[in-house]
Amino acid sequence: MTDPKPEIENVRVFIRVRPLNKKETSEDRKNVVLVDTAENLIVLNKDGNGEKRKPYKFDQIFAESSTQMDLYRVIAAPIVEKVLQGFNGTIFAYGQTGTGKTYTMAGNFSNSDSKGITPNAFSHIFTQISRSSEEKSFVVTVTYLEIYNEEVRDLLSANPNKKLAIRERTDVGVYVKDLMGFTVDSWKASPNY
Ligand SMILES: Nc1ncnc2c1ncn2[C@@H]1O[C@H](COP(=O)(O)OP(=O)(O)OP(=O)(O)O)[C@@H](O)[C@H]1O
Repeated sequence: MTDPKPEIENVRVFIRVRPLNKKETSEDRKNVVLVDTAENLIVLNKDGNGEKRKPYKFDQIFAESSTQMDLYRVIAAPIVEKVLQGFNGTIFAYGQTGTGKTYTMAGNFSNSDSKGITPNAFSHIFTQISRSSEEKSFVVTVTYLEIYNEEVRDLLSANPNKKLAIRERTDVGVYVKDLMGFTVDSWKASPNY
């Protein structure tokens, strides 16, 4: 007997194409990324040679017109729902400099249309906790670290310049020594999600 298909795959990979910025437009640069959102295919039209174009397929491609909330609903909301049920979840942004990782993950916290995955996840988590039955209890803890040039720093520490060590223990696995964790019980920004 085969296992039932999981509700969401364990690993999903998405592409977001960002619009050309003002500088790129003023330099008359052209978008070389062709997106087929129906088939979730992406093609780099670099050479302009149709025969050489190779399509790449992903779980979903977000075209440049997609909104922060379009991404949140598809990418993050199912993971946050699973986390609230007690599963682990990770959302990871990858791309070369200037491609929109910070915009997608953080965005602009003070503008509701530009809020990225992180502030929308905070709203989502605390909204769901406030609606849950009293028999359930939740503990929300936050840590915030930077890995840059293979050096780890704690961005919530009073001393964020201090380099931290990566350690491993059989009971907890890989961890960052002395990383600060704070328990939080609310999120003050207006909810978006
Ligand atoms: N989907 C988008 N819509 C509008 N503007 C965007 C979008 N994605 C990125 N931008 C803008 O493009 C610029 C570069 O984006 P961002 O800083 O998020 O890139 P990054 O991948 O985090 O770069 P780095 O690795 O250098 O930190 C920013 O000005 C950002 O506001």
